[in-house]
Amino acid sequence: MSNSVIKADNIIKKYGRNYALVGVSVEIEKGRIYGLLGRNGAGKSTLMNIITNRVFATSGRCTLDGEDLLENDKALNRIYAMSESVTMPAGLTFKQAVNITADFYGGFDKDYAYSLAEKFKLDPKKRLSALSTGYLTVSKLILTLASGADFLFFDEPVLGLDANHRDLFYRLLVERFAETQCGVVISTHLIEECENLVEDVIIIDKGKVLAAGKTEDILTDGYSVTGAKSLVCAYCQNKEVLCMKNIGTISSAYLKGTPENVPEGLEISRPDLQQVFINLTGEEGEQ
Ligand SMILES: Nc1ncnc2c1ncn2[C@@H]1O[C@H](COP(=O)(O)OP(=O)(O)OP(=O)(O)O)[C@@H](O)[C@H]1O
Repeated sequence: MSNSVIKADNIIKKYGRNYALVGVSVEIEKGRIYGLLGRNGAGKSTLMNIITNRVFATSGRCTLDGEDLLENDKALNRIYAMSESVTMPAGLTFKQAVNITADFYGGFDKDYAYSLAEKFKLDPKKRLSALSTGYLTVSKLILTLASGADFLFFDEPVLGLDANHRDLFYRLLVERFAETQCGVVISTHLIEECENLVEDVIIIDKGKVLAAGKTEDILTDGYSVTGAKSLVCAYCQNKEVLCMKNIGTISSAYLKGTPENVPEGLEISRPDLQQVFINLTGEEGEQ
């Protein structure tokens, strides 16, 4: 039997005259970890919010296993989205937040949630309003990991977390993924941190999908060539150049495909995910 899949088909979202998404189509399969990468304002949150019905698309359709997700509580219950913005009333304690989430998500694992709270040293009796930014994020991460949903969406999951907690989160996520084979989407700017984690990448920019596919395919589908400007320009003739940068007399071009007949004097390198992102979007992801 094939894995469950969320499909977003030709999603357009307009705010007034501005387009937040311009015909976005993506597939998210259960049992895979996706990195949703894009610069500020690229449309990442809008896409996740449309899939989960927090925002409605201007046009286009989202489905889960072929069923329309629009106002479909049963299907939506199979997705848990941790959002950057606070979604629980701040007056609640973490314990109350656990109980409320468990009421909505039948597969919620309270024991697991409390075991995670212990690992992060989060006191379940504390009110959410009394938590630091980092611990508020921790509380949301725990609710997401313990939700038991088939698909877990994380929007900037490590916001405000210190290095130890970030590391702990990534380890717990991998463990949970291995146990449950859920589908995971991580929307983040911290590309280097999640590079080894994400099997699939969706890069969006200005509301459009620039690249989507297996991380290794995306990494091997392009290369950088660096050297004297005249040599680089000559080499790039009749090739698909995705990005070109000049520093004085030296040029660096990012090309699609694999290198061939490279003349002497040019250096070839394979960019990592962060560099691919920069090359495609023309901007450095935040560190
Ligand atoms: N409620 C809204 N009203 C008007 N414009 C909006 C609204 N929400 C989002 N936008 C616009 O839609 C575009 C996409 O925003 P979105 O929040 O999806 O980007 P993002 O990739 O998640 O960005 P970030 O990484 O900064 O959170 C941006 O231009 C944003 O200003």
